[in-house]
Amino acid sequence: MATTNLSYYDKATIPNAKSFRFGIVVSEWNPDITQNLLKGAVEALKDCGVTEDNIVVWDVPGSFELIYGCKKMVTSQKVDAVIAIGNVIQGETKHFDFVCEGVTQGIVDLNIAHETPVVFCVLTDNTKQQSIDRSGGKLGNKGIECAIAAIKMAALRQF
Ligand SMILES: Nc1c(NC[C@H](O)[C@H](O)[C@H](O)CO)[nH]c(=O)[nH]c1=O
Ligand SMILES: CC(=O)[C@@H](O)COP(=O)(O)O
Repeated sequence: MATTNLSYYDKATIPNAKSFRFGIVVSEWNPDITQNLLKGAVEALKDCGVTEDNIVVWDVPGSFELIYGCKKMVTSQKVDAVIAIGNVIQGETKHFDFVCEGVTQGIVDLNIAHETPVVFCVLTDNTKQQSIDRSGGKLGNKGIECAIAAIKMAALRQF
């Protein structure tokens, strides 16, 4: 079943985020997509009370480099959660599979190894249109969904 709208959230169900600090690591591959995901994430964080100076944004070359970029964000910045933003689109070869598997497992490993949650905001799509639909198109913006997830995980981290 196709993704339902990724952008809806009920602020009444979201923890107060004004004291939280967030890191966002963004892949430069498919920048039209990843910049829309970033825009959605930042706008949602601010809508939930996060101040601009509490949002740290770093760029990395591709989704595979999100692993190292998020590790450095977690270990060198005082953040309550990290959002990893990328967009991998199937090409002619199996490279898509290895990039997707690599970044997925890498972010799993970071969540196990460290005390700062890393939220998986990586679109892994068969076509460009699928990516467009999920980064501010007809299915919403996964950046919004992941910003809300990051706030909830930052709150959970306090226990
Ligand atoms: N094809 C895509 C890539 N490929 C590049 C890798 O992520 C990585 O930067 C390279 O293998 C060097 O380590 N990356 C994406 O984010 N999206 C793609 O569609
Ligand atoms: C996911 C990728 O790295 C992919 O876009 C590269 O394209 P190709 O598989 O045609 O080399």
